[in-house]
Amino acid sequence: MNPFVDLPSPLATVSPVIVALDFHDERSVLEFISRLEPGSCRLKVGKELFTATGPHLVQTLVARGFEVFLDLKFHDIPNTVASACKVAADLGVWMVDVHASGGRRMIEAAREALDTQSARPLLIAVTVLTSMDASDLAEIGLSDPAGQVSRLAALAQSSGADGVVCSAQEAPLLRGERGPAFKLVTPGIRLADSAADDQRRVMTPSAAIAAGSDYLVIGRPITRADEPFAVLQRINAEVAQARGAQ
Ligand SMILES: O=C(O)c1cc(=O)[nH]c(=O)n1[C@@H]1O[C@H](COP(=O)(O)O)[C@@H](O)[C@H]1O
Repeated sequence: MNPFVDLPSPLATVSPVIVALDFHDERSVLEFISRLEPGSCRLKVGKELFTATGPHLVQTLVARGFEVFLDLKFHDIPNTVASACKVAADLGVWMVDVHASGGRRMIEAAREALDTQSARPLLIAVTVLTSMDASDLAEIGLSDPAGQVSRLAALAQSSGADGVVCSAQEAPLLRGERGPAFKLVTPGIRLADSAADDQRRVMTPSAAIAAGSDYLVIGRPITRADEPFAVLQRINAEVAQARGAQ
């Protein structure tokens, strides 16, 4: 039995916010999470933190009751990605991701490897990075973001992914095309008054929920705020209100 996928979605009871722990040392993370309740958000460990601290910290976060998205965006030959996903699942994480552009056989191999696990993490495929706009895509020979996101999401779903990472701007399109159960994980979330930084396809938390996002990945607007926990609280209140209005 798969505790993450077969049980009722925790979305009804906990925040859709996934805080991106883009720190480079364990001390900052432990300090940060010491002020967090697992119900107030999920946590994302990405390339910076994982490279600096390794799997031990991931296990610590899991042991403290947090649902952890291990965001290493695997993109390699099918055998390598499948093996990496299996090792990630052994850490007890809630979600892992691969690049959808790795193709059908890579995503299928990842899903098959995860299906052998007693507690299978959600498998999410990254479509087009939220830091990219139409001009970035044109330079690598691709057309508009929405069209590319739509194609990659269809490929991801038919290859066994549980959902995709996309911008909230594409959420209404994908919700219509991929149905209600397909998870839409949306970074590029910015408060009305926060800087876009390197993000290009952005949206506010409440607009993202209204657009159909399941999970909001938020890093700097929370972690670099003067009062991160007040900002998280404000976002949680805002998204609860947006959900209530749906
Ligand atoms: O896979 C991701 O999480 C991801 C995909 C994407 O398209 N865009 C994106 O920003 N992310 C991640 O989401 C986080 C966004 O952080 P902030 O821009 O600081 O809110 C970072 O950790 C990124 O690595």
